[in-house]
Amino acid sequence: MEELLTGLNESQQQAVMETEGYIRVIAGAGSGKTKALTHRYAFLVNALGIEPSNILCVTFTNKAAHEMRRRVKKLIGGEQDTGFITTYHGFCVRVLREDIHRFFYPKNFVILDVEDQKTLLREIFEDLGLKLNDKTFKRILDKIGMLKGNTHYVNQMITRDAMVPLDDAGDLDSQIIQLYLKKQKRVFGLDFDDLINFTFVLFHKYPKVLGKWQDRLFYIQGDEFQDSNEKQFELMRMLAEKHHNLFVVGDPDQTIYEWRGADPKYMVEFQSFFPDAQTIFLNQNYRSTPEILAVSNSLIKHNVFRVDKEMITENQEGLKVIHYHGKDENEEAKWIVDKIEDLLKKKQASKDEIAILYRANYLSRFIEQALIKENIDYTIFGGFKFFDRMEIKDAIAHLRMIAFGDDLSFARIVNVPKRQIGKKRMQFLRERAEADGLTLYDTLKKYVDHPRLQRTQAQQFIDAIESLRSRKKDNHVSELLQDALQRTGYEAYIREDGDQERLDNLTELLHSIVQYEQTMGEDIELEEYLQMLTLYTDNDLEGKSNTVKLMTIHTAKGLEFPYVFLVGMTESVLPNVRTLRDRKERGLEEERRLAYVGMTRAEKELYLTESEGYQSGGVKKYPSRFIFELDEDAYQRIGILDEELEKEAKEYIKAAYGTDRVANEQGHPKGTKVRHPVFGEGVIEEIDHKKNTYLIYFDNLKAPRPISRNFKRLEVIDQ
Ligand SMILES: Nc1ncnc2c1ncn2[C@@H]1O[C@H](COP(=O)(O)OP(=O)(O)OP(=O)(O)O)[C@@H](O)[C@H]1O
Repeated sequence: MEELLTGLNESQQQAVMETEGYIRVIAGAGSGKTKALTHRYAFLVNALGIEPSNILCVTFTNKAAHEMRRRVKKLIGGEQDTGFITTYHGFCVRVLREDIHRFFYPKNFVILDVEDQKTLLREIFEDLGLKLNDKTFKRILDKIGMLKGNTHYVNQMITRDAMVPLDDAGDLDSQIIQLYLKKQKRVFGLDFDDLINFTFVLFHKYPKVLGKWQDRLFYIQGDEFQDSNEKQFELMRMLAEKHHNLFVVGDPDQTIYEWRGADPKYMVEFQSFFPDAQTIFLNQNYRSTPEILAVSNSLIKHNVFRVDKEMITENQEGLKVIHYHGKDENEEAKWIVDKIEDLLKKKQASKDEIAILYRANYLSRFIEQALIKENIDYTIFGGFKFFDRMEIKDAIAHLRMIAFGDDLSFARIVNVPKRQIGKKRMQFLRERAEADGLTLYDTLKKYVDHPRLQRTQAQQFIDAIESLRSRKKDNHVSELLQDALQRTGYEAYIREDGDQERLDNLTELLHSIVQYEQTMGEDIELEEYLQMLTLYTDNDLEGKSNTVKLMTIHTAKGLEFPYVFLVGMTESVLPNVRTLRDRKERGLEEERRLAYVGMTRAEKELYLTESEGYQSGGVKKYPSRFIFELDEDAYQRIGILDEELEKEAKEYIKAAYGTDRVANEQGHPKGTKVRHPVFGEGVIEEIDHKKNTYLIYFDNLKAPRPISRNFKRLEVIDQ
């Protein structure tokens, strides 16, 4: 038992030894929450003699569950069964395997992933004589997701008889969804939403089944609890209702998945769900220098909806955090690369110890180009290199078609978007090209009226390419690309697909060409540009192990690196302008948490960088508001940010989604007595942060009224 506690600090020890009741551990960044969680599990087994089959420990990803099991086994011995260290879905599968027969499903039901869902939908579309493209697929999947947002539909699926449609007079989409549910039932397939929904319904319909699990699970632990959504929380709550031992660990300051349903309130307001709950704070950080912590703390303090905690560390002092401000993107990239070379040479750092983080994937482009130029090996974590991304390769293939008309580019884009030139017609073109000694494109031109090419859009494709070729001499490369993407319908095709990231990447490519044209100072030829580009596209780094890591902040969550560059810290990039527009104050707080997660990945040195210039839409670039929010004494600025620009930036920020407005919207706490000009006096009962409203009980009204938090004429009588 002793050995389970040695090496842990006092709060970690407390978290390990407090085994009874409802306990929430607010564990800050780098405070060793995984250590606390695994040691607690081992403590229950080794010191208290609890069987692992009586302990449920849930995580969000299979990877996290696997890592947790590995670490626990090291502490308790390999032969013990740790099957209840699992994901939410994994747990539901266990429950359903035992009792799903009550719903007339076999124990060995099938779990459907997205690919399986697509296969089922494709069959339905074929049966109905309809075409399934990516956009329709997404739309139907979204609608299915919406239907499965609650559990009503489950009743329809678990009857012994054939399914009775929910409503048979629906539109085409509803009919497709009904057919999908039927098919699902026929193959006894459950998707991820079903797993949790079926479990809920099972527990509600058969309290005995719930009771069985409640009896079994004496101790329940939840990791990364700040990312729980309503159903996950509810499941944990239900399971803990008998023994009342629920232990959750998380960091509300690291919630970055609110946009997909996570709600930090389950962590922040834990006490209101379980009034006897205890709270333990793990606020000693083992990862970062005091300088890095000071800067990160000074940022996250600006969030209102949080549990206040200040991280401390006993780690040795290090270098001051640096904010680099460049005059343009090239200067920013150059500075980063120079710094990296310094770290590699002067500090003998290895490339593996360096991470470059950014808010959105498209931002990798300017860094990648600078790294390639300086021959620094890098890897993109959890994604593709910029010039390897599908849409970028397609776009460049358009340019190559204009310049060279080569077969590779032709084959890549002739049927994207669909022009009815599929495998068979391509085969025909290949044979003819071989026989006539022509390129595929010239073959297409020659045989465009051939019966084999009828009912295709070959002529439109040729017209587009020819018209672009004729303008090649008089147009900039950037104009040619823009026209090409429009005339060939490629941009519309990507837009229709609805993948914002792909659109952002295309815009970034255009933006980079415009910049290249500007820096070259003279008109560059298309061929010249394409030649320059091969420098970036022919780069083969596969299989290299010691590389600088590039990734989005989302991907970096949970990881740590000695040297971290958080780049592209431009207002409207971080915080992201779309998030601010859609989710206002909540969105702003989530973006701030993202910046915080990024900063707290750093162990020894942290660099925040951004630069002047223009964004792709022609919008002037300003430093992120998060830079201005940092404690000025806590970092050092390199590069000159002139006063005028700073003033402009602050005005821009105010207008965009200003700090003033956010301050206003902090509004009044629950319980405040207010006077409304029409409804009279009342009390704020609830605050709905998502809808940005107060729920107010007015003395003169029977039912409560939602009133906007922005409503200026609400007068406070008493707090
Ligand atoms: N008591 C301790 N003494 C020394 N080192 C510790 C202690 N607890 C944790 N650590 C170390 O601190 C680092 C951070 O721990 P860990 O990754 O578990 O943090 P975390 O809370 O999950 O962080 P984050 O939420 O920011 O990802 C690890 O390198 C871990 O080994």
